[in-house]
Amino acid sequence: MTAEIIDGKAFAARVRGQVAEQVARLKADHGITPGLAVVLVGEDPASQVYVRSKGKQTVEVGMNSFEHKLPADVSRYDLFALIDRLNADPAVNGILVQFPVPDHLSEAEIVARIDPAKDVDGLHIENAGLLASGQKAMVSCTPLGCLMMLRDRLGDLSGLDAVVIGRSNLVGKPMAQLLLRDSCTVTVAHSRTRDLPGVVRRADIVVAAVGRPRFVPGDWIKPGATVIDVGINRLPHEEDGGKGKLVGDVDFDSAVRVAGAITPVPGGVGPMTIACLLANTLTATCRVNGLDEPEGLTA
Ligand SMILES: NC(=O)C1=CN([C@@H]2O[C@H](COP(=O)(O)OP(=O)(O)OC[C@H]3O[C@@H](n4cnc5c(N)ncnc54)[C@H](OP(=O)(O)O)[C@@H]3O)[C@@H](O)[C@H]2O)C=CC1
Ligand SMILES: Nc1nc(=O)c2c([nH]1)NC[C@@H]1CN(c3ccc(C(=O)N[C@@H](CCC(=O)O)C(=O)O)cc3)C=[N+]21
Repeated sequence: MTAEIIDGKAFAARVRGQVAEQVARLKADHGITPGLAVVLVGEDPASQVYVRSKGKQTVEVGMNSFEHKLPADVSRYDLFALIDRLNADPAVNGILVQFPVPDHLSEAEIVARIDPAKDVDGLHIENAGLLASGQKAMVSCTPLGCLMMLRDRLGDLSGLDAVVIGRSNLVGKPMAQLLLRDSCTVTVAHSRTRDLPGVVRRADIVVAAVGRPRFVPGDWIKPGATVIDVGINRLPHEEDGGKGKLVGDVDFDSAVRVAGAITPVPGGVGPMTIACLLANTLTATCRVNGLDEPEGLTA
């Protein structure tokens, strides 16, 4: 058996199409253009690529994109002054500070400074708390994109065994919350989990967000399971003949032979993350203006 390969790129293009439609309607009916601000501290090349492609896609769906590049040694004071300005700016509906940030800055402090209504990463404790208590929140883009793909493939998720490998605030924890809300039986695994292979073998749904290249081999996967690979790992150049190939946290070649469906890397979760960032910016814009939320684009 060979798994269905879930085309995240095509799925993301459809989501962006829906966002673009609604943005056009907001403009025509209400004269509102959503705006997304992305803040990049330092010059990490991978982050620069990612921020550039976000900016481009933001403009393509008809939103305003505001990019702020700050030097790696920016003071906490100057970064907070920028966040305060973005919080107060009515043209800005979403704010994303790209992580990681240099060591002299605290991610927790940065997140706490962002207006929860503009927190399109869903990291603010207000949003994390709302999600955990089953209320309307801004939900982190990556888990939101994973949920959309899972619902699309499986329909009703209730009663399914789901394993999330990883417990970060950005991916693992909100993913587990969303799956729980959809009535999965959720296990959250991490670096101290005993018998990870045994835990993964029980799962109908596996979400891998570990940050280790090809960490999950095919023989951990239950036949027919749906595998969502969040990992974005760039292999060192010498391992792939010079290109610095991107691989996920799942060993795709062995897993594809066992799973029922699997997301590839690249072309899986990554494009959905950016599409959901745009969807979240639209949602934030509708909420702040007291308008109906876009259908099918929220959790
Ligand atoms: N496609 C996309 O859009 C996105 C992709 N990513 C990618 O997803 C991956 C995860 O990101 P993120 O959640 O931010 O990463 P973090 O480094 O914050 O979290 C990694 C998690 O994996 C767990 N882990 C590490 N080693 C093991 C192990 N040997 N066995 C079991 N669990 C382990 C850690 O456990 P512990 O808590 O015990 O240390 C931790 O909870 C990365 O590759 C990242 O690049 C991230 C965001 C978006
Ligand atoms: N505050 C914050 N929020 C984030 O959501 C966040 C972050 N910081 N820091 C970094 C990680 C990583 N991340 C990715 C998103 C899209 C792709 C993506 O589009 N990937 C393409 C390939 C890109 C390529 O070729 O390099 C793909 O998988 O097909 C990758 C990685 C969001 N993150």
